[in-house]
Amino acid sequence: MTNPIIALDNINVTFHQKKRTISAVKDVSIHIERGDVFGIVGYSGAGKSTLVRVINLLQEPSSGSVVVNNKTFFQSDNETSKKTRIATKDLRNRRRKIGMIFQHFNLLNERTVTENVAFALLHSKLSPQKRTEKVQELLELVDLSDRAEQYPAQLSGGQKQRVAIARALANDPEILISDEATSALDPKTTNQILSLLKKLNEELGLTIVLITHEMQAVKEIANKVAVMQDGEIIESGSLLEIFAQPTQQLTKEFIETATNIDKAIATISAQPLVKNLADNELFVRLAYVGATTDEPLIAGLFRDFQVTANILYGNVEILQNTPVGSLLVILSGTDDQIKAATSTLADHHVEIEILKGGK
Ligand SMILES: Nc1ncnc2c1ncn2[C@@H]1O[C@H](COP(=O)(O)OP(=O)(O)OP(=O)(O)O)[C@@H](O)[C@H]1O
Repeated sequence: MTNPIIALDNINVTFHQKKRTISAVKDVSIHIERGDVFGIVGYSGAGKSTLVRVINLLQEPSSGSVVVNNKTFFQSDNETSKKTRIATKDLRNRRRKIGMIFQHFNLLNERTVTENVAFALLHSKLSPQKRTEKVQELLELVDLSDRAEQYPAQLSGGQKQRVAIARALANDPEILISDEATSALDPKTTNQILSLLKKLNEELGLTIVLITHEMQAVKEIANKVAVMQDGEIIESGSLLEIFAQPTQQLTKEFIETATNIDKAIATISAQPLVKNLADNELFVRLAYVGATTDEPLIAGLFRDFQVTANILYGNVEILQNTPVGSLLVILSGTDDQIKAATSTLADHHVEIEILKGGK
């Protein structure tokens, strides 16, 4: 039996405006295990922020159940039925164990880095001396000790986000919610912040909920992924499952932007070899995960079936210590030979997508 640290079940969030009803979140259930880095991916307006704000009841759902760390924060069967809510004081204390970071950092501009982090300890029971030590420790953790007395305006975007992370960690949270925290940063700084989040996940056992519209960010650090569209989770699973076998068109789009395979297909399709594909040739994409890559499958195509494989492009990434590859290949041979070869590839869990050729 698993015991999720965050269990959202059948969550609905409906906003009633004058003449309009907006269903921002529709019957969403997600269970996040302790120590997960759980990526929630979707375009703007999909409902990601609304959904994660439900975790600490910054947004109360219209119905559903919210359980965090085995404590029921909210429960209601439907919009009109009785609502059970956690007591306000209890919620206030428990919210301190759920840190949040945002795209625009939300720092206090008139306060120094130290003061910004200390601000989160306003309600803490620590002595002044311990507070000072705690802030120093946090700044060390995010590698900003040398900036302690500077003001936000003197910092780069990445440094500002580090201050925000230190502040979010001030009350030793078990959960960190990152709402588009890297969206305003350049790719290099994004990677540095993602590495820091991964380190916090590994070293402190911090559970991270990572909301983003960039699959690249999810790919770097998440172990689980949910894809959100129009208020619904349309697909979810482990990072590997989602990357290896996406079933939804939107998921495929997100993955393609993260692997650049769409650009490679476009470039290579324009090359004479593919443009002038012979009758006995097929232009295919082979996709595989894990162990398959250790086997000389491509070499075996000629040895066993006399099918030649001309590899035009290859991309192999290591996701969660497992190779995940995509090859763009021209296969040449008779219909029967190619059929036998592709059926063997499929037996070895290589996914084959015909991009051009064949009947
Ligand atoms: N307080 C509110 N009142 C009315 N509508 C709202 C409110 N908050 C969000 N919405 C609507 O709910 C939908 C989901 O918004 P949400 O901000 O959760 O999406 P998102 O996926 O996080 O996108 P973004 O990254 O742009 O914030 C949108 O249509 C939005 O306009």
